[in-house]
Amino acid sequence: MSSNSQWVALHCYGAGEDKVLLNQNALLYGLQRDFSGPNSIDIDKDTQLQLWPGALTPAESGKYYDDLIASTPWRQDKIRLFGRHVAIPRLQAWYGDTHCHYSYSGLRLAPLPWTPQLLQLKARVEQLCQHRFNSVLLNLYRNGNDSNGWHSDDEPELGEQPVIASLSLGATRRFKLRHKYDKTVAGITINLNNGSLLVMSGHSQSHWQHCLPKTARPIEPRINLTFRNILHGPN
Ligand SMILES: O=C(O)CCC(=O)C(=O)O
Ligand SMILES: [Fe+2]
Repeated sequence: MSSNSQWVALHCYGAGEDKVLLNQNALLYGLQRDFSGPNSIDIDKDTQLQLWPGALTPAESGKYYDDLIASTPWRQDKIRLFGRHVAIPRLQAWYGDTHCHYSYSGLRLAPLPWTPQLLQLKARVEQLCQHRFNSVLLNLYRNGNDSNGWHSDDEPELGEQPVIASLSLGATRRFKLRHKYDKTVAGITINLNNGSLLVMSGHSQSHWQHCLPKTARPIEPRINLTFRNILHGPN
């Protein structure tokens, strides 16, 4: 829908070189050169993004990446799209407390039991963003051809104004956001690097969509973990 020139980059370079460019609709506050703290932005009234570019150290990220690649029962599920069943362009796995069933696009995921590694990552994420989660969706993007199309995480079981914490391991990928209703609001692009944590809250799911586009660049795999809080299952 929008041309690339409409996208405004939110880049984080190495320590001391951080550069954040935002559209005129976004307010920037609390930008910190210390990458252990978050960069917080309001992308519209009552919608917040917080980004910790170094939530995990490179050594920690590498260890969790290797463990998760090898030990996760990755699956390529099929979803219903325009009346057809199509395989998702990535692999995924769903973990959580026993009652945490999650349904989207005609798919119903039963939770796998928490592993020690995932509980460690959950504790780290909860400590940083001061929010509790009971489930996590793991996505594995095997190469630049794997992607995640435009969507909002607005399923009823997540409740209104869910807080979603997205931890990235492996190759840097571009994450885009666009406003659902107001086409004059410029989109946002964030480079999600190894070990970064992005927290979306407020109206981020009710007023905005996000996606992870394909890239033609030859790139390594990336694992993304979105920690969520399921309020009630469908049954
Ligand atoms: O891979 C990402 O960064 C986004 C994942 C996502 O949006 C989702 O699983 O709902
Ligand atoms: Fe999402």
